[in-house]
Amino acid sequence: MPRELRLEAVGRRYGVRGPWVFRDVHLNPAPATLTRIEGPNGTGKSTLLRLLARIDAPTEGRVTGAPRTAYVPERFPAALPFTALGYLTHLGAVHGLSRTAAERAAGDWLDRFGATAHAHTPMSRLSKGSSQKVAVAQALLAEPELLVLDEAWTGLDTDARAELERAVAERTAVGSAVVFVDHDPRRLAGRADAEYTVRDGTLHRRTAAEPTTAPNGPHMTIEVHGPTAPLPPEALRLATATEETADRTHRLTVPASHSDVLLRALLTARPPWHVVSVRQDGSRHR
Ligand SMILES: Nc1ncnc2c1ncn2[C@@H]1O[C@H](COP(=O)(O)OP(=O)(O)OP(=O)(O)O)[C@@H](O)[C@H]1O
Repeated sequence: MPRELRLEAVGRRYGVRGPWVFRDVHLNPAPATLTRIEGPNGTGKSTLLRLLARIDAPTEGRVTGAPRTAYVPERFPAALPFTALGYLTHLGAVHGLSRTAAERAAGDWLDRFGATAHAHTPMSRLSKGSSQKVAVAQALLAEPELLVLDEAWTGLDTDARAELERAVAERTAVGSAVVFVDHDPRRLAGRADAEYTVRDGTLHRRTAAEPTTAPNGPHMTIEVHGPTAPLPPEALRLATATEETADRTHRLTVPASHSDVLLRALLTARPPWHVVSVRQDGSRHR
């Protein structure tokens, strides 16, 4: 069986006569890519991630491929009869590490997430934030080929959030596929290779013409003058509208939450773009 995971014409509903959460979903998270899934509350993002992690099965359609998969669920079961280190060491051993190697890897991940002080705390007594660090560490410890993150940043402190972003970049750099859901549109903004929205009972690939953020939020209009090169692809992906107003001068519209990332993409492009003006347009509604 190929290792790459593929969802083909997948549908899921709960109960024989329950409403379909979604149908006709096709998704193939390619190796070395980052995929973002977004969508309004209750549209089926967590359901889709559970299918990707293969801890749930579709009602119709096919799921093929068997990558080594790790999953951070939206709610991590905290009341496990282990200490944090004991739990991670146990999981490391389950993933085939020797006990010594598992304990070392577990300690390293706790250290990276700033949770070493809680290594010997029973899981049931960990704070929500520390428990989330263990949830994330258990997934990364597995060195998965497919990493599935359901709101994994929620509850983490600033340093741990940044560390998780780094860990995601490391996974894709070594060839893993990473799929994530996060309520914050700034999370890994501009870094996803593919973005999808679950809505109207199916999965839509997001195009550059659709915003990733709340469509009614404030937008910025950024005017830029460029070298001869076309707009950087990252800028095209983030902008909800672009217009060439003069030779090599473009007016870009972007959700305010993404403007920093867009500006960075333009200023760090090679050769860099000249930012002529930045203007907030709070009245823009799509
Ligand atoms: N185990 C279950 N049994 C019955 N219905 C379920 C179950 N899990 C999810 N649902 C229903 O399926 C739909 C999609 O839920 P899901 O949690 O996948 O959405 P979501 O987009 O992740 O939501 P949120 O953004 O609020 O986390 C909802 O109507 C939910 O009530």
